[in-house]
Amino acid sequence: MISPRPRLDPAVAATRLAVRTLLAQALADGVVRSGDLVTVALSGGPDSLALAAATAFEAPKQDLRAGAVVVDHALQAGSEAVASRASRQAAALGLDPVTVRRVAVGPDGGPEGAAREARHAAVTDVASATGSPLVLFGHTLDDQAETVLLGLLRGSGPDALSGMPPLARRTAGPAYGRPLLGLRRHVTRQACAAAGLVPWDDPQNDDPAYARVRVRRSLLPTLERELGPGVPEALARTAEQLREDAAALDHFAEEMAEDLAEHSEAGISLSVPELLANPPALRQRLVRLAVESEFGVTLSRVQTLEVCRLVTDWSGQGPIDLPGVRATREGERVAFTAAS
Ligand SMILES: Nc1ncnc2c1ncn2[C@@H]1O[C@H](COP(=O)(O)OP(=O)(O)OP(=O)(O)O)[C@@H](O)[C@H]1O
Repeated sequence: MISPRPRLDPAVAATRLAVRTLLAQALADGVVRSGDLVTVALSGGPDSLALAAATAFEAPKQDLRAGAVVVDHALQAGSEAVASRASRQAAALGLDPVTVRRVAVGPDGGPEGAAREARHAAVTDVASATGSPLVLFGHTLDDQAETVLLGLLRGSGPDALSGMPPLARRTAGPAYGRPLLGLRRHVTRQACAAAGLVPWDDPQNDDPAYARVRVRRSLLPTLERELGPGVPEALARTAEQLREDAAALDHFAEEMAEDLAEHSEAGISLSVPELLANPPALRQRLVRLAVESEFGVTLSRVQTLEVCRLVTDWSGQGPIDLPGVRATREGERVAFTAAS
């Protein structure tokens, strides 16, 4: 007698489907090709551990290889043991190669920001060294909702409120994929439990010194209690809509910049009448784009608006000194030159 096939745990099925969908998308977009290595960024936490298990299962089905990178930030006692445990779990899942990279975290941007920067540099480095064109991260819908809510509360613009894209090519290094953005965090925990995987619980994820932890532990649950369920999903939908709109505006600005901008030995300049003829959202993007493409400097909103006043509120005012760049009104153009 043939015994019935055991039913696949719904959380395991959901994580596998999410990874399958993203890998198919990456193949269709030419981000990866048959035989390529996909690298999971593994912290050992429930999200990336569930991601590692699902990727180990799904990648070979799409003729891809799966490896992992574990970053040891060396910020907490015992971090080495945490990293080596995660790497053993990855190897046991069949991921190959598995690399542990220890990093030195710099002082910039607070411990959270500095750790993230060092982590991304290490992950990119390992992926490049192993020829992997795609790195997968375990961010979930809850992470997306927290990012959007924090952005709203800080008065951020559409770029920050767009949250994290599921698949992003980058100007240099591997593309970043986030297959689990449509799943709630409890699903990854359940997927680990069903697969017999014991995740590591990062004590920093419970430290109320971090604004993100307060949003996770207190603000979002309060909003759901007061307003009803579905708040994280609603925030994630907002991010998706903003991402579409912001991508369209970026696209138009890039196309227009080619006609509007004039390059000279001293730098780059933009036509005032053309800037005036465009709505503020495009005008500001054109200014930011010109400065970023020419000098590699990203202007804040305040700085961008200050430059835009040379266009909209011109009364003979002097040049504006920005970090590394000077903006000057010259007749019917705004010129950007390197700061002396
Ligand atoms: N030390 C690390 N090494 C490699 N990748 C990491 C590390 N820390 C985080 N990541 C990656 O970045 C993603 C988001 O990081 P975040 O700090 O939000 O996750 P976490 O809570 O530490 O762990 P997880 O998301 O795996 O449960 C992780 O899902 C993982 O893919």
